Amino acid sequence: MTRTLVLVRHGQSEWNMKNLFTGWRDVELSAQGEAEAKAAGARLAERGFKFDIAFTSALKRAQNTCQHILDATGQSDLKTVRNQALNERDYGDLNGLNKDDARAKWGEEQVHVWRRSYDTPPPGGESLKDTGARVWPYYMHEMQPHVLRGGTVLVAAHGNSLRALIMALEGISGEDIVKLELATGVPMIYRLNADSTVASKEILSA
Ligand SMILES: O=C(O)[C@@H](CO)OP(=O)(O)O
Repeated sequence: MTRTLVLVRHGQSEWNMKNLFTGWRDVELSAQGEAEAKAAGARLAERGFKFDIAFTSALKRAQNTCQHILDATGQSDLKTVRNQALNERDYGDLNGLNKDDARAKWGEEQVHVWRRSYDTPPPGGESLKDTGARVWPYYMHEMQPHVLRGGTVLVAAHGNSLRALIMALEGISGEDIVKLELATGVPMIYRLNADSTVASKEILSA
C-alpha cells in the first residue's frame, strides 16, 4: 500500500515576485511560477506518479499549479476538489503591502513575528494557529481518508496553509515552526503509516 501525500506550494505568483503580502488576494502565477509548476509536474511524472485525487484552494495560483502538475502526469481531467479551507493565511491589513515597506514601518522583528510565528496574528488577519484550525480538520475529514485507503493524493496549496498542515503532520512545535520555509513549486512527498503517522518524507527539488 502506498498511502502517499504530495504537498506542493504554488509556483511564484506575481505578488511574490513584487514582494507584496498576498493572503487571500487572488493573483496569477508569474511566468517563473508557471515554469516552476510545470517543472514540479515533470519531476513527479519522471518518478511515475499517478494521483487518485487532487485538492487545491479557492485561489487560482494554487489551482493553476495543480493543473500544470496534473497535465504533466497525464491526468488533466483528474477529480480536483477546490476548497477555501486550503487558502493562504489571511494577512488582514497587510494584504497588498510591500514586505520591505512593512519592515521599515514596524521593524524587522515585528514583521517576522507576523509572518512566521505560530500564534501572533497580523493586524486584522489570521495567525498560523488560526489557519491550522481550518486546514487540519479539512485534512482529517476530506484528505486523510483517501491516503489511508492506500491512495496517492496531490495537494497544491500555499506557504502558510501547508506550514500549518506540516506542523500537525510532523508534530512540529510552535517554537520550531518559525524556522520552516517552503520553496515555491517543490513537491514534498509524504508516505504515511497505517496509523496515519509519517513513515517518510522526501523533498523533490530541481
Ligand atoms: O504573502 C503571502 O501571502 C505569503 C506567501 O507568499 O507570504 P509570507 O512568506 O510572508 O508568509
